Amino acid sequence: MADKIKDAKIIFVVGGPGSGKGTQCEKVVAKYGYTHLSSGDLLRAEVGSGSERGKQLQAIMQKGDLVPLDTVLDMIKDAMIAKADVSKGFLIDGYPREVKQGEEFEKKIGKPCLLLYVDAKGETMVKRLMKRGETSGRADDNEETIKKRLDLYYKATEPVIAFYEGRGIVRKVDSELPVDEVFSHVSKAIDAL
Ligand SMILES: Nc1ncnc2c1ncn2[C@H]1C[C@H](O)[C@@H](COP(=O)(O)OP(=O)(O)OP(=O)(O)O)O1
Ligand SMILES: Nc1ncnc2c1ncn2[C@H]1C[C@H](O)[C@@H](COP(=O)(O)O)O1
Ligand SMILES: [Mg+2]
Repeated sequence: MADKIKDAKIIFVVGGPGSGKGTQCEKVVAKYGYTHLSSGDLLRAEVGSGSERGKQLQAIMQKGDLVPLDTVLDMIKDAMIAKADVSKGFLIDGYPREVKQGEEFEKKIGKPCLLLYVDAKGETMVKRLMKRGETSGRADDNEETIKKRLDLYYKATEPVIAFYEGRGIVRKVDSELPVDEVFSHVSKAIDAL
């Protein structure tokens, strides 16, 4: 089954919490027809199912911690296999969160051709998430958990960007700009593939 996805076009979308990853991915889907897989969305769907595993995940996510690597990687892999026959390419949003996740993904699935780095200032991300929290219903869009997520991003996820910079596949977009301007830079990065 994994053979079906080994030659797929894979883009990792990485950035801090609230930087605008999901917002840009939606626009890529509309323009390029890629398949958007957000690890956070996959995990929230499992929580929403009410399963025993979902309950354990909810407790972890509510604290702003990372869920175990195998859990999230298996979910992404299954979702990719399900779309393999129809997908023009995959946007893997919110993964890898740490270097080890990238290494395991490459062993079990394949190599990314691009890492899209959606960059915004810490204070901007906090403001956006507090605003989003007014309507999102996300249990982790609150001041305490946002701080934890941000700290973890700087500690665990920023090294991922350095790791892929070494391979020359990182394209950084300035997500302080208005959404459509950010997207014009995202489009350039994708058009260059
Ligand atoms: N360039 C932008 N300018 C202003 N607001 C933006 C911009 N991009 C996104 N937003 C808004 C939309 C949302 O309400 C909020 C967070 O964006 P979103 O795309 O959900 O971030 P994200 O997917 O990186 O966060 P998370 O990691 O928490 O899932 O900020
Ligand atoms: N790749 C991931 N590894 C571990 N945990 C993850 C991953 N993606 C999402 N999660 C958990 C932990 C996050 O705080 C929440 C929300 O993710 P988000 O990308 O902000 O929707 O889910
Ligand atoms: Mg998101």
